[in-house]
Amino acid sequence: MATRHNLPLQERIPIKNTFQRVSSLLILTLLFSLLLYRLTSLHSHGPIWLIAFLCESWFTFIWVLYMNGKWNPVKHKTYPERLLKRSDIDLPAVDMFVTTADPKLEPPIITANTVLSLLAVEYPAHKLACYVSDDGGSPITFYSLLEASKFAKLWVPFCKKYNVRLRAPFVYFSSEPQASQALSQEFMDDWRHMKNKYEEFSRRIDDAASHYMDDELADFSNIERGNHPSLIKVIGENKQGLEDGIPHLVYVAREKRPKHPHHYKAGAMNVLARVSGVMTNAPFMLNVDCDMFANNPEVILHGMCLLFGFDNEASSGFVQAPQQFYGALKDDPFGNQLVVLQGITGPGIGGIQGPFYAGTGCFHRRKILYGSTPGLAGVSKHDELSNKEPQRIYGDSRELFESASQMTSGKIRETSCSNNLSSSVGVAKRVASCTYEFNTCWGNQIGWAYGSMTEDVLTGLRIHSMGWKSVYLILDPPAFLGSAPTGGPASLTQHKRWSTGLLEVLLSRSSPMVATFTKQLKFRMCLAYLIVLVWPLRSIGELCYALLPAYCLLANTSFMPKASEPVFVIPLALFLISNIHSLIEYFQCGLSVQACWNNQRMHRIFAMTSWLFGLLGVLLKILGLSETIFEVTRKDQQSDTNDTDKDPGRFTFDNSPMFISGTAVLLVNLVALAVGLLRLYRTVEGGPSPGLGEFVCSVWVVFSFWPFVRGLVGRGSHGIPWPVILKAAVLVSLFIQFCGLEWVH
Ligand SMILES: O=c1ccn([C@@H]2O[C@H](COP(=O)(O)OP(=O)(O)O[C@H]3O[C@H](CO)[C@@H](O)[C@H](O)[C@H]3O)[C@@H](O)[C@H]2O)c(=O)[nH]1
Ligand SMILES: [Mn+2]
Repeated sequence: MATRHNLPLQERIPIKNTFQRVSSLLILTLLFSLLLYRLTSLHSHGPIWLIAFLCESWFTFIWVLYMNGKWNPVKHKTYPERLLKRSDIDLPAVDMFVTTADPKLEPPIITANTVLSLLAVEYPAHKLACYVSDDGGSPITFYSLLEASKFAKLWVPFCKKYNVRLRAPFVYFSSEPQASQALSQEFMDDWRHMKNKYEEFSRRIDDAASHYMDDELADFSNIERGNHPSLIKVIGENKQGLEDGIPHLVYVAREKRPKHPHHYKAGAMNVLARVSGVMTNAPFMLNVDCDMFANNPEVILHGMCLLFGFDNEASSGFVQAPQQFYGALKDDPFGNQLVVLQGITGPGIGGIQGPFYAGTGCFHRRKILYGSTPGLAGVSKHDELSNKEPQRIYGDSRELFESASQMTSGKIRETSCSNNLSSSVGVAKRVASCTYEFNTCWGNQIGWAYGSMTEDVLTGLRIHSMGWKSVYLILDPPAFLGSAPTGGPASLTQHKRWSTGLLEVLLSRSSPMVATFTKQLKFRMCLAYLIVLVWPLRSIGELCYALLPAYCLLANTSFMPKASEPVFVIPLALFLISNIHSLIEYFQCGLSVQACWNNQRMHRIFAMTSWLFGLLGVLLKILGLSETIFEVTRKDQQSDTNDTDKDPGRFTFDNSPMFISGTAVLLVNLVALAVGLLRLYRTVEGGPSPGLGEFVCSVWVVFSFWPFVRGLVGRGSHGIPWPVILKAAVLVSLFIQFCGLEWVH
């Protein structure tokens, strides 16, 4: 029995979902009835019914994937106060990684705030080190971190003295202090002082361009973004190993050469793993994107509860916090806040083998990234790795493979960071060079995996395939908060990159379909992965189904049963019940009807634009015609967008070809509806002419593309550019030709 000092650090709580299960079974039954009806009446209808049947079979398959994913939701409650009382657990060291890539799209002040929030977390400072990877090799980013390191000397003690809850200063100072605190004169004086200091600090970063030529920045002069040696700078060092000091802060810009592939974020993460490996070598790593600040100061303690809270460490290979967003637009107009996906499907997958790795807000065990498989003593390694020379695995830095061997053999468990970072800068530069990985296992069997734009999903999948589980860390207040892209182009580009990456995973050697038979990936987990991995393929089904009603209205035929037939009730019930079902999920997550609708329509829009282009991108890559690239998402500080844009939730457009397909789908349905309505006045009896079903479906598509309807009449960035409309119109006229438009029989 647990003694008072040995109380469990976490509690697994199954979430009741009987209602969910019943209604999803009901929907499944309706889907099967529809399929049965199609099959039995296929002979009396043309190819249109066959297409409808194929689409609906596909939708049924997707539904089964979701049902599997949501069937056994669980959550974990964590008890950090118990962790602090445990005498048998010495808090381990944690290396914290931040990645940034482009000072224009990712303003350095945002990265600096994320870093400050991490330096100020509630955790012994001598056990923490923060490494920032700058793929932009930008002097302004570096300068901002220098300034952040100075500012941290004021900010960290202030946060700890007053137990500040929001430790990213830009959020903290965006509101006035709480009334209870405002009563204290001392606090108010400190607060004002701090606020002034923060304002000075951010002004200095704004003016940074003029500081280019400072001594400290000399190394950056003449730097070309994609062509420079590795730059590693120890910005802040906790030399005395003070528990209440400021954690180490290290700037890393890996070597970049135009001819060497750098593997985008995965490459950056591997460099961080190696650089930290030769500097502090903490057994745990926390990684966040540059915009994802620590919003809950106890986040590392909570994470540790899950890393140490199970009898067997195989139960928590990694600990992932959901991606949540600050200053998120009301009702999620761009459908990218992922609330329901993470709030309902996330805990569901948590009940199978654990959440996917989402690339940010995740605690990793270093040894797993070095290839350790779950074993009792944690000594076993990947079969393919166990008989390789360490140089062939980790590369030829003796310092690195010694530190890695110690890690994988479980011999040491570092509990505090080394105090002499500066002496290892030389070695660190070497392991950050672009040739270091040649003939090693980096990116393949060890480290962050190469070969996908969603390196996170691929890397997590490999970890699950090794037999590790993962745990979802859901905290209130949320563990981390980041910025969700706003505007049409940025949102669609992000989804295009994701769907490209997900298809790359599906088609890779590590595909879950293979791993479930050859490795330790559970079959139900394979199905769970498919929920996201088939996104790009879903574009085909969605596109066909959105064109079916238009085709029928134009070609004067039907793909739905007539409203007068009794079977009409099947699609009708499906339509109603599935919408109510998802509405209830949105309510359960505390969202509104409007948010539900916004997400539904964005789902249609993503499918027929981003996912479609993701699919095309991968096809072109397979054909060897082009490479997939990582397009970084623009991050804005909310206050900026509010000033310039009165209606930030309104969809914006640019000349991206992705808008052509979306516009074409909309135009086709608009034309089809017009034709269908006109024809109503000239109806000829008999024949399979379109009916209520086709009209409703077509109207539904138009509503789903409402942002595009507004785009047709909007101006500036709110309007769809003419070239896009013209190209879409060409596609539409081809489609109308194909339908063999019939006015009257
Ligand atoms: O060459 C690159 C490209 C990107 N990044 C960093 O990768 C992170 C994610 O990029 P972002 O543009 O914000 O993409 P998102 O779509 O918002 O990111 C999600 O999806 C990515 C995979 O596509 C994951 O890597 C991220 O962790 C996850 O938050 C950022 O910190 C970038 O600085 C690099 O370090 N090097
Ligand atoms: Mn991001």
